[in-house]
Amino acid sequence: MNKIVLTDAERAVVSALVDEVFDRVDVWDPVAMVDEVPGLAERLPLRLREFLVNSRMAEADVTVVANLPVDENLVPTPIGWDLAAKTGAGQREELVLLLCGTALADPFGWATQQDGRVVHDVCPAPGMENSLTSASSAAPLTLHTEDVHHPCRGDYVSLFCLRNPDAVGTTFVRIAALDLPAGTREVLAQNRFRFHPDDSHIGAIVDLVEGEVRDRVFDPGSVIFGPAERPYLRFDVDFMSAAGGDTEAEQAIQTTVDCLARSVERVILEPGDAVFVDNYRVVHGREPFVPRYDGNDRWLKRLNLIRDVRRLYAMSDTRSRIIA
Ligand SMILES: O=C(O)CCC(=O)C(=O)O
Ligand SMILES: [Fe+2]
Repeated sequence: MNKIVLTDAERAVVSALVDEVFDRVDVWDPVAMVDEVPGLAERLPLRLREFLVNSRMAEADVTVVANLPVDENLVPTPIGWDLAAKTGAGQREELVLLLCGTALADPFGWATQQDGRVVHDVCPAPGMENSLTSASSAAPLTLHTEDVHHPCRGDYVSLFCLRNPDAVGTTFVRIAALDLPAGTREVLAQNRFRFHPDDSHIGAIVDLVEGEVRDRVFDPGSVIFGPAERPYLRFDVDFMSAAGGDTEAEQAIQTTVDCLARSVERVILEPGDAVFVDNYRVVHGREPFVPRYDGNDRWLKRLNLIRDVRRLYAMSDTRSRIIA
């Protein structure tokens, strides 16, 4: 894990930059701000910018920036992302994440997720406790590639922690740590898999049977791809399937699940910590926890980042950062 801890003086520089923006912006709209943010990010502390750029060039698996500013008067944790959106909760923190994120890659969002917002809220929501979405709590969030179904999925998923009172761990497995049998690796590198949209894109909530996921649209591909000496990974057992009747591919999925379970690492995000997970090199998830719904729940801001936003423009023939 590649980690930097900002000094208090460095944190104050970030905080002053955020104050300056909020002093002049009437209505906070991250999508409207996104083109301006990289220019502003040039004014982040040099040590932080160097750290993030070096992390990008090294394709670091997991990058953590600690001691970022979180508002002393932070509002209570909203009960679900839709309330956060409606009330504008945690806007300063959205800018903090955008500033750091743009030093690594380009922000984008999904029309199908959280109303097309570019910065998401990750907090538990009533009725979603056992769902396969980030609003879950009682059920663990299975290790996954973010938005596994899509060819333009993020190069990074980033999470900025505002609250985590029960020290709930974000789990991850680095492909470099995965000890896969050679035969399995060979199957995983072949185009024998189907990747389906997850429930956050579909609007489904709980208890999907496997057959239903299989019936969804899919993007075909391999699990392992890219440079043999430094491969990439695409995996989410809940939202992938083997092509019909391909029992060898099905077995490879199961073997991978078993291997993943043996290689899990975790990071406990504290308020002020932002983590940037390389979505090509690492799968991530979350440990279960008991939700409180009293304003003190765990609360993260989430931002998807792609290394070149023109990939989206070229795919959609639209100059939009929000994938329809
Ligand atoms: O809550 C976490 O730590 C991770 C959640 C997650 O996987 C996500 O929001 O994409
Ligand atoms: Fe995720």
